[in-house]
Amino acid sequence: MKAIDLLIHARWCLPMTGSTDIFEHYALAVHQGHIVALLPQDQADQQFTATQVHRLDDHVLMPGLINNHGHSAMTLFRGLADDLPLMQWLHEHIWPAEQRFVGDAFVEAGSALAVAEMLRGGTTTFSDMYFFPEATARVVDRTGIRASLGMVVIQFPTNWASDVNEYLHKGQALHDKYRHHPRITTNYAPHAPYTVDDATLAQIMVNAEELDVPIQMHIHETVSEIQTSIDNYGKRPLARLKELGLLSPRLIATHMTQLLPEEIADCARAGVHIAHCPESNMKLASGFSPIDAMHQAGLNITIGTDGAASNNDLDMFAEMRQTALLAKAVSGNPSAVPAYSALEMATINGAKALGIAETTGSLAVGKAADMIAVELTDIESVPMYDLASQLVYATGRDKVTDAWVAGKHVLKQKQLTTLDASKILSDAQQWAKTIKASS
Ligand SMILES: CSC[C@H]1O[C@@H](n2cnc3c(O)ncnc32)[C@H](O)[C@@H]1O
Ligand SMILES: [Zn+2]
Repeated sequence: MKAIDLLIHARWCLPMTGSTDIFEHYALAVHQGHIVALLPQDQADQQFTATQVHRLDDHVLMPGLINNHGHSAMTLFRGLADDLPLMQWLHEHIWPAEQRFVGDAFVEAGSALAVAEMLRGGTTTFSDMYFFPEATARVVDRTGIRASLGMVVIQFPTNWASDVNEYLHKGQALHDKYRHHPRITTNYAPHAPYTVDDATLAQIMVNAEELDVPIQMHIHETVSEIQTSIDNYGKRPLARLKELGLLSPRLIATHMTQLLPEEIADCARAGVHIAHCPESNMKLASGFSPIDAMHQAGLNITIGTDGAASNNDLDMFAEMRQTALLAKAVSGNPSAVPAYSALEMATINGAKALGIAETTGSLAVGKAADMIAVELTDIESVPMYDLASQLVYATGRDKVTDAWVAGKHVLKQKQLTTLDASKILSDAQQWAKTIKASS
């Protein structure tokens, strides 16, 4: 018998390792934060003796979800400015509010609120793009979640940095500080083609190659973005990015609602990843992303919530369902994005885009034990003919009961183990009071 840290017996196991196979009455063995075996329960009991054993007789055990685009601290702006188009929302409400309130303490409180919401909803990894990423990093470090943190660049002064050099310098410092961290990686995060100039984008590409990190950017989010680019540069943003050499497997193009067939082909040829944010795109009326066409072209589609100020939650189960439904509605093809594909987009595809697929995104032996348990025997979950269908079309985040990141039990029977929920709530209420008083 081999001594291990953790053995989880699950009614169902959905490893997301390539085939749609579902394992019934299997057990997952974890040692020193890594998955060491996935095998029938009777065999597991014969082979392993575990310090901790969990029985999930009503649950599916599956990889934790990967939220591939967001602005975690913006949870503190949830509901501050609704029902507006992107540019009016940014210029008249969000950027002024950021100028007033965003600093280290704001980002720490907002990130903690976001991490609490994400873990409760089954997200175990998130990709972030926001100011004061050191504050988010501290929250990630102490709460046990996994994250890829953006080295942001936006070509106007903010409370975080005054010019491109300072943004790049602070980004590099973040990367240097966390490059050996077991759960924190970094990415370059130039805000958008309309807020970053050519020379800076070219520099970011050079730096990204040197540091071997991804680049995430809001791209082709709205019709007006395309028109502004044509007015200022005489070309569409993607044509500009192509000339600058940014179309590559490093790029995670976020939103992508306005696309010509040749742009989809260009991105597919270049190996660009897509971060699809269906709820944010709908709420800001930015447009519909042609997900079926991109999926069929072979692009790696991932899913993100965007910030809670434009969503207004961080619910990856909702985003998976919206992804599958919208793809059908937009393409007129009911076979577009079947349930299993939506699950891939929210798990392994996200890990591939972030360059961490060797660590997370599926329940494969050797990977970190990043996983969630979802209860599937209650009124809303029966009968069950198809596990993937059930998870995408009929399950909400309220069914997530447990989450582990690198084997650490960060959500235990719906209770957060590494965050103080009452402090998070009182900090958020305090910030809301301050923000409300000066609006
Ligand atoms: C450079 S930090 C991120 C920056 O982006 C703003 N933002 C949030 N959501 C969106 C969106 O959908 N499109 C463009 N910009 C967005 C956020 O408020 C920060 O200023
Ligand atoms: Zn965004």
